[in-house]
Amino acid sequence: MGKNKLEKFADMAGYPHVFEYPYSVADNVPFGMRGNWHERFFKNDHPIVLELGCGRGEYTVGLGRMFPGKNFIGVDIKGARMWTGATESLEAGMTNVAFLRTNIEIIDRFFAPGEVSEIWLTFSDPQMKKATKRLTSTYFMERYRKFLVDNGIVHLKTDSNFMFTYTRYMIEKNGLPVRVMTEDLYHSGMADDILSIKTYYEQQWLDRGLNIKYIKFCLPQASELQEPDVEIELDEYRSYNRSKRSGLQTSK
Ligand SMILES: C[S@@+](CC[C@H](N)C(=O)[O-])C[C@H]1O[C@@H](n2cnc3c(N)ncnc32)[C@H](O)[C@@H]1O
Repeated sequence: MGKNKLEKFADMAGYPHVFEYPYSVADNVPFGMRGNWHERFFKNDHPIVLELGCGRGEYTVGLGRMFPGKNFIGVDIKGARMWTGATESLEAGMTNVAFLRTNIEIIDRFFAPGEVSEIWLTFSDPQMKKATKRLTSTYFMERYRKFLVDNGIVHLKTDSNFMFTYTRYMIEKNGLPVRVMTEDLYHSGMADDILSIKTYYEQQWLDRGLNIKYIKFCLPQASELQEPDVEIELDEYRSYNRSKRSGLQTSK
């Protein structure tokens, strides 16, 4: 039988590559790894890549396996989900993978300017009601710029037409350079080993017959970012009034 939530929390508390700093803790305890991830934790100078809203961490662990010359950190507030990737990477002896349990709203407290090279956003909640909660809004882009290298890469993989369309408007409004874009990844011929890693949520959306969309763009430091003022058709398969919960059965 699988472990229950409390057992998973107990495991996580003892894992050397898991850092747990939700709001309540982060306010009171200084985070010593900020600006020191390379030297103190990874013990190399390889690029650092974040997966924000990593859930079980399929991208963090999958990319970690594919790219031993890069470091990966999965970030999410839900510890019981993160446990899956944290346990897998620990048991596999991976030294280029870590997990940070915190609220993404305060993500800039954990990384120093220029410390991160790339960000993956995997099946982020579209937050159709409130742009300031949406992980591709200018509100979050401003936060990411505080620690991302100039022209750092942002990847968005999503089922959500709303999230994809919104992100395109945000990119267009701010003239951000787009490197790759597809509205139907698995019928585009672009689904290489990296883009074919499938997350827990992704698999469920695929089972429901949805197309997976993908955008890769750069985030320059210089210009002032402006929030797009557009109306976007809502995803009909999600409940607008309960947009925190998608139509999917949620896992803990
Ligand atoms: C829809 S799930 C996707 C999980 C995983 N990437 C996947 O594709 O299976 C979104 C995840 O983002 C996390 N999340 C959303 N907003 C967050 C925030 N502001 N801070 C921390 N985690 C957040 C949730 O806890 C959840 O695990």
